[in-house]
Parts: sequence; C-alpha cells; structure tokens
Amino acid sequence: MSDTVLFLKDASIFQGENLVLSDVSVSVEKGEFVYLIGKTGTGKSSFMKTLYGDLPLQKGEGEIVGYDLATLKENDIPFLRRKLGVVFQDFKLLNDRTVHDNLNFVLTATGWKDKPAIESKINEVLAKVGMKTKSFKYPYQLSGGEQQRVAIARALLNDPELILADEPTGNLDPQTSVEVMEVLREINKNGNTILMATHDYALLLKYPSKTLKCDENQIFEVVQKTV
Ligand SMILES: Nc1ncnc2c1ncn2[C@@H]1O[C@H](COP(=O)(O)OP(=O)(O)OP(=O)(O)O)[C@@H](O)[C@H]1O
Repeated sequence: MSDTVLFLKDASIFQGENLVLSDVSVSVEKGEFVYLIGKTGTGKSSFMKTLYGDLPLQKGEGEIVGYDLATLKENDIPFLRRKLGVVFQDFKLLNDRTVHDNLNFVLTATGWKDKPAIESKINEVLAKVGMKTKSFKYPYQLSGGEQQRVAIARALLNDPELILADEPTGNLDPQTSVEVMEVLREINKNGNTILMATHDYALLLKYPSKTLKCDENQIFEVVQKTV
C-alpha cells in the first residue's frame, strides 16, 4: 500500500457545474509509467488539474503523494507541487532568463540556499535530459524539443515522487516527440513514476505501457493487444 503514489476511489470531477468524470477509481504505483488517453474534451486535463490541486475534488476519495485531495487546502498546494513534477504542453519556461536561471529560480523559490548544492542540482537535472551544454541559452533560443527537455529537468529538481505530464509532446513534431519520450522513459527506468496524458497513439504503440482511458465520463484501464 505504501507503494501507491496516487489513488482515486469513486471520485467525480467537475468543471463548474458540469460533471466531467464520475466513479473514477484508479491507482498508480511507484515506478510505473502510465498513459492517460482519450479524445479531446473527455477530461484528461481536468483529471490532471485535480491531481495537482488546480481543481478541487468535490466527491469521492483521492490521495496523491501522501496528500488527501478531498481535504486539500489552498496552503497545502505549494507543498503538494514540490512533491510532484508537472510538465505542460506549452513548456511554461520563463523567457526573460536563461535555462540555468529558470532552474535556479525554482530551487530558490522552494527554499534552496546553498550555492554549490544548487549548481550541482542544476547540472544533475540538465545532464539527465541531455541539456548540460545549453544552460546559458534563453528559452527562445531553443527548439521546442529542447525547451521541453528543460521543462522536464525543472520537474526533476525537487526529486518528485510523481511526474504529471499533460500532453508533453502536443506541440512537437513526431521525431521530436519520440526524442522527448525517450527522455521520459529513461527517467522512468531510473525510478521516477510518470503519469502522462496524451492523444499521441503512435507513442503508445511504440512504447506500450499501462494505459488509462477517458471516455463517456469514465476512466478505465485498457488492455493493450500484444502482437
Ligand atoms: N474552465 C472550464 N470551465 C468549464 N468547463 C470546462 C473548463 N475547462 C474544461 N471544461 C470542460 O470540461 C470538459 C473536459 O475538458 P478537458 O480540458 O479536461 O478535456 P481534455 O480531454 O483534456 O481535452 P483536450 O485534449 O482538448 O485538452 C470539456 O467538456 C470542457 O469543455
């Protein structure tokens, strides 16, 4: 049980008055790579937002990296997010500072003070995504794939118990998507747990893994056919 990083039980997810997902019962175990798929508008983003505290869980039970989602308070959210690494489709890097300073910003904001420790952490996460030589660049000097690698590096800074990636390849061409996916798979092989929302079925076929599907207000696990 202690290896469960996320579970929801009989949960309902609303956007305002609208019920987006109901009777959601899912779990993610430490070390898993889990896809969340579904057509546009079926609730993938709403589900992810609930997990990182952007949408309240109004009905049912849920726990993520030790936080109870049903009783989550506004004040808990920054602490919850420190235990999560969140990666978005549009990277969300700060364009007015270099890669190094984007990462430094997050570390400083989350309480890191020791300069050598900060530098060593920045080097460590950039090495993991193959971006160590580009730390002096500004985000707008990087390709989309490189920006997403930096966003993944940023997600790794505080050794997250779970990485939530919402359409991380949504803005990338197929070849770059595969490269970013390889980075995520490598990180997963090294022990990070990842939940990735995607509508990129080509990636799913190329890299089969546990898959949850949103459809008709429900989430269920789909069994992938093996050839
Ligand atoms: N802020 C909001 N207010 C009200 N309704 C919303 C809001 N955001 C999303 N919705 C509705 O909730 C439903 C699920 O949307 P959501 O964005 O979670 O789907 P999605 O599967 O992530 O889609 P996409 O792949 O296009 O991002 C949709 O019917 C959408 O119109």
